[in-house]
Amino acid sequence: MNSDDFGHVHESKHADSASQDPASLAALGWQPFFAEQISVDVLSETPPARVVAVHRSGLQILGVGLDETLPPCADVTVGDWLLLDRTQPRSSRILSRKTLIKRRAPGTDRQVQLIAANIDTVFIVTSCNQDFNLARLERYVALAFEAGITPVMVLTKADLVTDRPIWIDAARSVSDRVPVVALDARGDDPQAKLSPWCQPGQTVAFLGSSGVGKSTLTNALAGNEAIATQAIREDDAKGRHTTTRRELHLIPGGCLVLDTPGMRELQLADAASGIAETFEDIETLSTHCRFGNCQHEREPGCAIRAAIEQGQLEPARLQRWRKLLAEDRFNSASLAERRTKDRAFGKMVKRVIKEGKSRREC
Ligand SMILES: Nc1nc2c(ncn2[C@@H]2O[C@H](COP(=O)(O)OP(=O)(O)OP(=O)(O)O)[C@@H](O)[C@H]2O)c(=O)[nH]1
Ligand SMILES: [Zn+2]
Repeated sequence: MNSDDFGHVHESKHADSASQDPASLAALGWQPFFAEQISVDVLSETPPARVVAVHRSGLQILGVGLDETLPPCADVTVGDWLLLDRTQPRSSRILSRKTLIKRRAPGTDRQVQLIAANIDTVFIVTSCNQDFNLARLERYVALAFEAGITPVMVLTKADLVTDRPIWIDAARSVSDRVPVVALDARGDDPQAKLSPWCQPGQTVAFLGSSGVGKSTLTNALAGNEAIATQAIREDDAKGRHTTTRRELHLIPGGCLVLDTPGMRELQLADAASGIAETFEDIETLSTHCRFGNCQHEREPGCAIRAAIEQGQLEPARLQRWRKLLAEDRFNSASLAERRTKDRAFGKMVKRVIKEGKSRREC
């Protein structure tokens, strides 16, 4: 069991906030990216609503004058925008996502699960202590790039160290495209230092291990009104009580903070371009290798080995790049296998139906 199963659950603020400001889709994160997908007619017939919580029992949606619960649907995740079909809610259209985080479910069938949609910024949180781990930071940055989300590295507990610049430099070595912020999560630092990414209507999420200060940061953004108060308990399929917290907290006058446990156990799959973006230095070097299929082992004219010899590239970073690529390939390959199997199964089902041997209703 991890702390998500029975831990405190963040009380939802969204209902209150929406009733304070029912007119503002923008406050819920509506952006031109979504508006461009629909015409004005469609907008009045099927009003947009954001999925602000996903529970086993249903999806909670908020819009202008809308605060409803829809039946659960596997294709919809927290953060999604729906065009609500009032007569047939199940037929509500899901707007194209600006960003999407997905993962492969633990277990043997390893299906893809949607974790969260339409996050603008992910704060990759670690602390200036033994939690700090370059491989993990690189993986999270790759994941953010792959999902289309702006990553920002946040180093908490900076008040407890005297060598702050060293920690910052280490984090910067992950990617020069990712801002690094070092702070004390408990005081006024978060509001001041994270404000560029936490403007009203922006959706943010915190990613990081237990104890690094994610809740402290969330509460600081909310003006230290403790968001964590009330537990929501539901029965899972086996009748056990579990808590679910896949929610967007609307911070009054501020951004939306996503809180979901699924962000914890993220593995990379189908993330080749995110890895390439994160390891842009290595990718660029590799284009200068003499052989197009250089493995960067002992081939002559290898630009990566040359960079290592000249002290321009850390051998450990090359190792981590290889490891992440291997993880991604492993997971992506099994995904591809699964898709092939699914297609074969789909064809078989169609054939059976066509032959009139089986009739099923969806
Ligand atoms: N000195 C100091 N303490 C901090 C800082 N950030 C967090 N803490 C403390 O570290 C502990 C853990 O912080 P949390 O915010 O609960 O960590 P979390 O990441 O939400 O942990 P989980 O809920 O287990 O995922 C608390 O006692 C915080 O007060 C910081 O920047 N400086
Ligand atoms: Zn090479």
